[in-house]
Amino acid sequence: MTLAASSAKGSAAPALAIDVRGLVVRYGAQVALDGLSLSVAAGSSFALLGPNGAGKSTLMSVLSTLRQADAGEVRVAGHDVRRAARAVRQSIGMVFQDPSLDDRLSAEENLDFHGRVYGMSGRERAEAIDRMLALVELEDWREAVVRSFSGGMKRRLEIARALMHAPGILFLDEPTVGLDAQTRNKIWAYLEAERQSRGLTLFTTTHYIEEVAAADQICIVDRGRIIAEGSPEALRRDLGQPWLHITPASEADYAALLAAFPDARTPAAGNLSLAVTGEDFVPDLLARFGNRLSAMRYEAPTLEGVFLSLTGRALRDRAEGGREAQRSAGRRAGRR
Ligand SMILES: Nc1ncnc2c1ncn2[C@@H]1O[C@H](COP(=O)(O)OP(=O)(O)OP(=O)(O)O)[C@@H](O)[C@H]1O
Repeated sequence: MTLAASSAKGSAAPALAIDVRGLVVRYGAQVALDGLSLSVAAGSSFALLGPNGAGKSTLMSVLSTLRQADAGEVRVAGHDVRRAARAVRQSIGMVFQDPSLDDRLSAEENLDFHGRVYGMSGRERAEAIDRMLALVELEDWREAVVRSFSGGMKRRLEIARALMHAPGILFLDEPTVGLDAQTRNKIWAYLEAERQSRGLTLFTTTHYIEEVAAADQICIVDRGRIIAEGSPEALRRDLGQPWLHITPASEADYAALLAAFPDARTPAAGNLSLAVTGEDFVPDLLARFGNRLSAMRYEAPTLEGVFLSLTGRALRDRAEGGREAQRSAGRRAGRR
């Protein structure tokens, strides 16, 4: 497998599934990716975040050979995306935002067709179909026409299809948007099983915080540049803001605290939220105002808070926004 390419040089660092250096992509005068560099360790789970228009889809399309870079070096599974596009395509699987199954065909026929496109022999296809339908728990639906599937079943089948040719890297563009929590959990369990059993690398865009938090590595992009990257713990620790939510004991205490902390937020009547600015903040507050508080709650830094402070937008804006609403409307219409 070509993932060995970087370790073959004798480096002690883990092999890289994806290595991007100085990537520039323009649409006319519009710069979509502005010298972006990132790397993804083989076998890891990587989450790409960013507000609308940040450049996520553009990056995905370069990594999957669908679009050419204007400048920069991009290696996927050890292959240069420009010089070895075919080898890259063989090494990756894609789960797109919008459904791309043929819903007139059965589950099995959809998988078989994909296997043929990837040049798999009849025997390889038969084995892979069995394994994949078992992975996503659709064995009993093997011969059912996809049109009869729920949204969650279709998504599971799309994942099975993307994994048919045993790619080393799976790109997932908002794979669980619009699905209920139980189906989202199932899908992540299948993906994790593949990662654990054969070192599949997961490269995901998502707006669900619990999916972001489960990644090994997070990269936040905005306006075509990386604005933060690291493990969930590191981002929370280095960029997160802890808060102290307090309820002053009386109106006079409220006024005194607001005077002492003029930057305090006032989330609800009678309550104040204070940004914790250092290790001494809470002890100092208690020493000065401890007897003037009736309640106090400490809120540890969150990834949502990190994303909001870096981009000025909430991570969930998009997941609960237009595109999802459109999809649910479409699903509702489809059920009638
Ligand atoms: N075909 C295109 N022609 C012109 N500009 C484009 C085109 N596709 C994307 N852009 C611009 O490039 C920038 C990056 O867009 P891209 O779709 O990659 O962002 P994104 O992070 O995937 O956004 P979203 O979350 O909305 O899908 C945006 O400013 C966008 O307007």
